[in-house]
Amino acid sequence: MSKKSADSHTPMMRQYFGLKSQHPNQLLFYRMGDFYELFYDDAKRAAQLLDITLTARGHSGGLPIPMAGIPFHAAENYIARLVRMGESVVVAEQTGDPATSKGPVERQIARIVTPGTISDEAFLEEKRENLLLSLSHQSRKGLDVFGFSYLDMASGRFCLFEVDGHESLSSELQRLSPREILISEDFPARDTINLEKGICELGPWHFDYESSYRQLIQQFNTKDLSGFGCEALTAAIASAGALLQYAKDTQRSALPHIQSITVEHKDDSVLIDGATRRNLEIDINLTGGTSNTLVEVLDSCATPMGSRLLKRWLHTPIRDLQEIKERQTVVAELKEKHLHFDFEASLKKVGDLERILSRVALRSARPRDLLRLRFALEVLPEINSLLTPLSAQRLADLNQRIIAQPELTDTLTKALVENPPSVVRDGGIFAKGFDDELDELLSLSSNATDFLAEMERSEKERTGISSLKVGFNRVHGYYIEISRLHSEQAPVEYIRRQTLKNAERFITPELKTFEDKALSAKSKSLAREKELYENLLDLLNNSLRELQTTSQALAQLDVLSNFALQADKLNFACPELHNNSGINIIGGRHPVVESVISEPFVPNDLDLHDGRSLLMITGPNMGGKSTYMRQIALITLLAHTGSFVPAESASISVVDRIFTRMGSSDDLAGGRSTFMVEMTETANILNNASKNSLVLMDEVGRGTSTFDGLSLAWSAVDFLARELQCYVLFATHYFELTTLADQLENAANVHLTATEYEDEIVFMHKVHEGPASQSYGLQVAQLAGVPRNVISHAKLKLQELEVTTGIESSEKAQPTNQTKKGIHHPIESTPLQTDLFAMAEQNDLKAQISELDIDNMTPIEALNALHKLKSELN
Ligand SMILES: Nc1ncnc2c1ncn2[C@@H]1O[C@H](COP(=O)(O)OP(=O)(O)OP(=O)(O)O)[C@@H](O)[C@H]1O
Repeated sequence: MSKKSADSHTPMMRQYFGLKSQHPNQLLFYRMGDFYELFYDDAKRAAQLLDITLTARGHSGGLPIPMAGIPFHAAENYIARLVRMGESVVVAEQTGDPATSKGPVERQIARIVTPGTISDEAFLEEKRENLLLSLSHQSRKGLDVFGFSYLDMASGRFCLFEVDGHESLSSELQRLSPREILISEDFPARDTINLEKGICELGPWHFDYESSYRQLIQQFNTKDLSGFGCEALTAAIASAGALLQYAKDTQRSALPHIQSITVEHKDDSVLIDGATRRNLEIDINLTGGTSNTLVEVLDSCATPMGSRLLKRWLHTPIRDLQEIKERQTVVAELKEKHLHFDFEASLKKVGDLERILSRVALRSARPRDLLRLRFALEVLPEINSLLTPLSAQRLADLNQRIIAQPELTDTLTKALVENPPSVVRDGGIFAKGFDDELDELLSLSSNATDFLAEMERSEKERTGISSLKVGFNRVHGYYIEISRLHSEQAPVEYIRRQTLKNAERFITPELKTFEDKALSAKSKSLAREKELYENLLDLLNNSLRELQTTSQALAQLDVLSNFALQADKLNFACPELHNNSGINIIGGRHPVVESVISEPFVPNDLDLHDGRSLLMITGPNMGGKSTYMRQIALITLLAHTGSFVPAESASISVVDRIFTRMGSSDDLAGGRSTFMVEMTETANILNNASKNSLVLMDEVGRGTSTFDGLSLAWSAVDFLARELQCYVLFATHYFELTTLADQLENAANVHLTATEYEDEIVFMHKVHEGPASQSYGLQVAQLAGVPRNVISHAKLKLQELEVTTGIESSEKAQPTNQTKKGIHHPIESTPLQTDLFAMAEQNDLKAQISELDIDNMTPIEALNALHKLKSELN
């Protein structure tokens, strides 16, 4: 603001502008007595977002000041709503004394609340991690390298990694689903970030490598970063420094709970791209909700931190056989001994230890957090003794990391009252007997009446004056009152304080001492409670590292125990994972479909190996093709988390990636049509799949004309089977593609069946070898309620098409009996294909048939016309 324009504003508004200029992009809550007020654009935005009244507060600089106000006691609620909408809020409190201030009361920024840095329970979703992500970019050898670092403020989990290319950037963004993203103003891939709110652009210098490196070693108190294995990740380090500084700025404190940084190695996990993550409906369904997802079916964790870890595991399946084996051994033992019930009961008492500890570290823990911490600590010995006799090595390791804290538990038990208040400010936190000084202060204020009555009795007795009274008056404080008649008998140590018409009032040294104590007892007791509370936080922070280790181990135990519970409840089996080739599943089921349908789920097998790595799946609409493919992907994914799987048995080769190309969706915002999305996803698969990838493709090519679509599907299958040789399940309604199985050594046909019973179609949902013989498209349309006359018309059209094209429709396509040939140009060499592609040349025949006026033809004319057409065919 220029000097001239600054001068035109009131002193208060000048103060406001001073604070606002430090936080131009955040909503400034400016404390005015019992209200927080927002001005100018902030007021307009808040009024719109919160549906509160936009008004004006006087004038400044010659113009009315737009203003929206919020009562201070309701502020938390409003802030929580704004943060959920992706807004950031800065709170400026009055720090000066209004009575003594000349000009506006002094105000300072007291806190900054941003979507990615919150730790307060009221703002957080219990079962979702709240991540702050920082992104940086480097060009290396012509490649776009993206540095990622992310922090869960509410747990202190801090990770970094790097990826190449925009596809991986987008996939990782989808996996992490951060609440807030920090980027440099010159970040080149801003458009790839699909987050409407919560993107914070910082000056490029925040991402400077050298200063970021210094930030990190300062945080971890180390000489360098070699111990964390991230020295080479220069882009990620640059992003991590920016993140750490931002996090510190918002908390306005150190971050002692961030004790280390973990490098995520992409080679350690099964990669899942964004589209696949969506299609598999891991925790979000295709319509954006959370119902009917894998997480909804599988999450019965006893603690919120377990639920969050489970989500992480499902989003990051691992490839380390040893680790998978160790997890499986735990699940097996807990399931076999039915111990998951015991662990569930104990863990329920632990609650969200992870988040409580972070608030302890940030010194924002509330008294009730400490009570819950006490409950959590109390249950640790019980968990230790449940674990001790068990044999799985991982359980022994976890047991060692779950460190009971008898002294801390004892201190908390002695310290806290049974039902502490929600905030420290009002006191009433500490139990009687914990601190003598506090007890005395509290008894002084609460026992004043007893003390005064006792003094009155004893003074009466001592002086023999029956009219003596001990009382209190706001102006003069405590006094001993003696009627005028007896006032001369007052002892010498009585000091006259006030003379009334009928009485004299005195004070004694003893009463003065009491007065001093009683009057300040309340504020002193509050100050003492605050001091004791801070001491308690110090004490807990001294053990922070051990407590964090404990909470991490408990979260793991919770997830593994949950796996055992699900395996037991949902009849899952332990899969065998290996590094040989092949995926073999007996009696596999779709865990989510199984849980929602009322009729029994039909289990299906799968047999994929080197000589049979690609399956063409055909069958009627609604037959169960998608369900079958998805269940294979989910079983494979679950197997890589250490969970048991919904199958009778499964033997699964470790895969490096899972790809899916399923369903159809526009990306209108991104300017891509359904077909464009389909082809982009197909291109991603064909460019990135390896021999160890699992690829699911559903009806590729259907988004365009039959010829184009079929040609594309055809050559994609050919490429997948011949060049990539990965595990492929390819569902299609193009029956022409089933002939590929005869030509490709490693491809086979399977189909799902249906039968017609009394004019009704019945889906068997059973997978059989060979291609389907019928598609039942019209029957399914009828089932869906397409009007009868439309169906009858369609039947006529179908017959007409069969006649005009000279090929049988897929309604009753027959399997071919060609032998495998390994032909390199399948389109040219396949009879059915040739027939279809020849259709174009026969279009004139079709036109001739359409022109025939059958209703007005004699049978002889019709026969002649047919004869003519037939001769043209030859
Ligand atoms: N194995 C099964 N056991 C029981 N019900 C099943 C099974 N598989 C599928 N279903 C039921 O059939 C419905 C349709 O299945 P799905 O969507 O997999 O068919 P589809 O063959 O992919 O159909 P379309 O070709 O029209 O996409 C499912 O929603 C489910 O209710």
